[in-house]
Formats: sequence, structure tokens, C-alpha cells
Amino acid sequence: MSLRVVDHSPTDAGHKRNPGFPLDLDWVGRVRMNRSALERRAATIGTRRTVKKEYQLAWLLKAITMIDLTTLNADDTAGRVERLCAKARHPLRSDIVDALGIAKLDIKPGAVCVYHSFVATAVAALQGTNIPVAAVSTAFPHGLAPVETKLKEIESSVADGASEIDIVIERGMVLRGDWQALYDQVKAFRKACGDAHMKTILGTGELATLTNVAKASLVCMLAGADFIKTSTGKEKVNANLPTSLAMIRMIRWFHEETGIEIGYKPAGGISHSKDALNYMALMKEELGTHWLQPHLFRFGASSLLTDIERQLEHGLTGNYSADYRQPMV
Ligand SMILES: O=C[C@H](O)COP(=O)(O)O
Repeated sequence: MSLRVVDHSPTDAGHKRNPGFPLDLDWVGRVRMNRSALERRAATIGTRRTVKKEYQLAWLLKAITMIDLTTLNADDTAGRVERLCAKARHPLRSDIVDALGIAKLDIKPGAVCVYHSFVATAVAALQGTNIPVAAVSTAFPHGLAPVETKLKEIESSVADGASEIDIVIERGMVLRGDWQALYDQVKAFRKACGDAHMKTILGTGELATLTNVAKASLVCMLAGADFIKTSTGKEKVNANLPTSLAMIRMIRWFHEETGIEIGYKPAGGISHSKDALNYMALMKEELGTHWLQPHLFRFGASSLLTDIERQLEHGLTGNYSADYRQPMV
């Protein structure tokens, strides 16, 4: 099968990391989001445009390179994390890779994402692959621990080899409108991350309004976030398209004002290929193809890869295989 595959190599050469900026409360005060307008716009994604046939397979392969392959369960074990890392090394069955003729592309996920306790296990299991390990540090998923404890957790994750840190903000700071407290804490987290890239989880389903989501996005970007991320996957409402639109528009505004490109990570409940394609279409339409690269876009997802693998097989054979043929962990 001849596949028109878009460029999968991460081209982050020349990417300037967010240095952080002073807290501009006047800018924060000017941020407003209109929920019904965002919902109307989001509803058009996936209806007006779809990618089909070999283009769809190419988009799905690209999606794999932007997945943070995740396990964040209370019953995680070293064995489960090792199996997840084995899947990260070989995200697609070899018969699918051969049939698509994509062995040379060496497709790998964006990162493996685990709790702090399993960072060392994942780093060891991924040795020699260049796949980064992301740790959810700072009292994930609630974020409610003394700041010193959270800073220590970040430092420990970095010491164990995590090169990406997903921090969670205290939702109460947003609900109280205490932007200074949020800024100060996220800035301290960024300092503790050092060279590790910081993704800032907002817990959007618990922030009450899209204006709050947008203001919190801005404050986190000003404080030095490399990525803004929707959810922990543990809130009642996780990633969705209207919320994504609010965050993506803040990324665009921030870029217009500062020239700095911030990454976006929707997370929680993204388990179908169609969802992945919708998020990618949204990114392309709002920020351009340039943003569809692993250093600027990630899916936080525990089961998306399984569905993508099934869709790729369906694209090749016309049949859907049973879930057990694409086991995750
Ligand atoms: O950050 C990642 C999320 O915890 C994954 O959520 P999920 O299990 O709903 O895919």
C-alpha cells in the first residue's frame, strides 16, 4: 500500500523554550471567553472536514508520535509500567508496520507518562530509545499538598530521570481569582523542573467557567509553562473541544504577544481515533500544521493507541480485530 506519510520527525530544532514573563494582571483581567460561541465553533470540527483513506492512516500514524502513553492507576505496578514501555518501543504490531511499509519511520509515542514512583522503572525500560519519561508530580491529581512537598516531588522525579514533568495546579486559586498565588506557585514549579519540560494541568472540569480556564492558561504561560494541559483524567469532566478551543486561543494570543510557542495537551477520556483526528483538525485550523509536532502537541491517553492500531488494521484489511489482539498492559 502506498501511504502519503507526513513528516513524522520531531523538528524542534530552533524551538525557543518559554522563559516566563512577569504576571500581567491587566492582561489577565482582559481575558473573556464566550462559551456558546466556542461550543458552536467546536461543533463544526469533525463535521465539515474529515480525512479519509490513506490520508487518515497517515494522520493516525502522526497521532501516535504525539501520544503520552499513560498509566496512572492506584494499582499500577512495576510490571505494568514495563509492559507499557515495551508497547512504547513497539507501538504497532510488526505485521501492520510491514503492511504499511513504515518500518523506516520508526514511529514511537511522544512520551511514557507515569506516577513518580515508577519513573526509574520507566527510564530503565526505555533505555536506548530516546522516548522521554513524563512524571505527574505535585500531588497528582488534586495538587493539595504543602508546596515544599510538591517541589520535593518534582526534584525527585527529575533526579530519577524524568525529562517532562506534568504538574497540577490548585483549582482553588483559580476559583478565588488568586492569580498571584497561582503564578508564584507555577513559577516555583518551573524552577524546580530545571531542564525538564513542564506541562501544567489545569483540571479544567473543575474551574467553573471557560473564562477561568483561559485566565488560568495565561497565568501558567506567564509563569513559564512549556505546555498547558486540560485534565488529570480523574475529573468528572475531562478534555473536550470547547475547552480546548479556549486554551488554544490563549496559546495563539500568547504567541502573538510574546513570540513564544506553547504546547497543548488535551488529556482524559480520549480513547477513539476519531477523537484524535478531531483534536488534530482543531489544532491545524486554529494554530496551523506547525503545531502538530510532539514538542507542541500531545495527547494524554491510556487507551487511544489500542484504537488507532485497530483502525490501521481496518484500513489495511477492511476488518476490525478484537481488542485482545492489541493489548496495552
Ligand atoms: O494524562 C493522562 C490521563 O490521565 C489519561 O486519561 P485516560 O485514562 O482517560 O486516557
